[in-house]
Amino acid sequence: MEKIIVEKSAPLKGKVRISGAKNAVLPILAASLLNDQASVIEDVPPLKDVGVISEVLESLGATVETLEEGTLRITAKEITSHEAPYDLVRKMRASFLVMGPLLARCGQARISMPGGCAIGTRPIDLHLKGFKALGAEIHIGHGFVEAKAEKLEGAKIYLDFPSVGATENIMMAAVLAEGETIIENAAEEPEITDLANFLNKMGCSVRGAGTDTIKIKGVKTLKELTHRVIPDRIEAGTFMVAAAITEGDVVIENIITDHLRPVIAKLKESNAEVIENGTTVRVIGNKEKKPVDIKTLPYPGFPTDMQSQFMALLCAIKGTSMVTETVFENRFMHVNELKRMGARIKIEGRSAVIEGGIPLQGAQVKASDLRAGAALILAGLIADGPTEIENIEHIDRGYVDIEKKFTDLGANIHRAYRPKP
Ligand SMILES: CC(=O)N[C@H]1[C@@H](OP(=O)(O)OP(=O)(O)OC[C@H]2O[C@@H](n3ccc(=O)[nH]c3=O)[C@H](O)[C@@H]2O)O[C@H](CO)[C@@H](O)[C@@H]1O
Ligand SMILES: C=C(OP(=O)(O)O)C(=O)O
Repeated sequence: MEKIIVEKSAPLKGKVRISGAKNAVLPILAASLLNDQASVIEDVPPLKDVGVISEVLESLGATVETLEEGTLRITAKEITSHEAPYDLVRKMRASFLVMGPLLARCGQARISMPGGCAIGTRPIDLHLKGFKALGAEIHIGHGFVEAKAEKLEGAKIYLDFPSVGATENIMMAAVLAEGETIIENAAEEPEITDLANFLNKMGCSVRGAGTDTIKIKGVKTLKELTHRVIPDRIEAGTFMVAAAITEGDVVIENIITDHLRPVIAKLKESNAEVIENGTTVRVIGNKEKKPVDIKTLPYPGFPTDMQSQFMALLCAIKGTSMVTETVFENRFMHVNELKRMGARIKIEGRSAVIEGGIPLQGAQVKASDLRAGAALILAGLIADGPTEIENIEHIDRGYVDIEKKFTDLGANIHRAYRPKP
């Protein structure tokens, strides 16, 4: 079994290039199932999750070819199966995103129920509410969700919560439906806009992505396209926090600064210097840091996927900070691991109160999800003695070449095998 070992490091210095966004490429790959022509996707990050969704696409009849490093061509000339099995869906919840495209293209889909994970129960009721409104019949049984529709028709769908996955799945189901679909209280995340741009290049008609009302007009034919995935704002944010926590000076390249507004604002509030320059941002950490309060919210609020990394930073800041998680009901699994490293954190309902400034100590810890894993790496960079992180398969789901990117900035980090007991 592999683990990542991090040791106290000098202030990080240098440049790091951000990869294509995991949360943008996964729905885009799912959407390529809609198209009987080729979809060429550039800046695809070589992540475990991309491998899983590629397997799902192939199991449904699509061909997935690597044209050059980072460029995939997906051709779904024919869909030969409409079932996504448990083995693939349990590896990655985002596999459920093939339901919308399958329903649109074949009028039926049978997908294993995704189930919960370390950050929450993660129901799919809003996805199903949308499919039903478009005319699908839904049956749940034997661990599968089955959807069938003779014909999908446009509808007005109000989402009780601006769910990212539900917005994406419903958008993809609606693009070939008859008439107009309006999604109200839609998620506004940049990954939704990227998916809409991809769909529009394919010949779909999606308007309003990036706002809370998305309008989709059904079309009949689609075409070949090429699309470049947006940069990963969460990977970027992770390296920005790395610069701040180590009091370093790091230039983060290939980003869209507008996608990072809440992260930039909170870093500045903590007294880090943040200099924006086109598609790069430079973060200079400061010795005198200030505590900050954070509340996660749907975009454009502070992203839940940056919550644990920020908590690692707050552990290093003298004074009391508070983190409130409102998006997922159970996203504090990293707290106990940070406490094993000496952090003083108290959970009170949906909030964590951090008494920062107490020196951290390296320890054996476990990554419960990918961002929790990233937070433990960040904490390890300033802790005394080695931090050994287990369950790093979570980290590999969402970070490209993480040790190499950190090592290039001067961090003391490496991957090792843990001998079986
Ligand atoms: C692959 C991907 O893009 N993952 C991201 C996506 O996950 P995902 O799309 O799963 O997140 P959602 O926005 O759907 O979930 C947000 C909240 O809505 C709830 N909910 C969701 C759907 C539903 O049908 N019913 C329901 O109650 C969830 O349990 C959760 O509490 O957005 C999250 C929120 O920004 C991010 O943390 C994830 O990194
Ligand atoms: C929670 C995340 O991803 P997923 O929805 O794929 O579990 C994440 O990227 O932090």
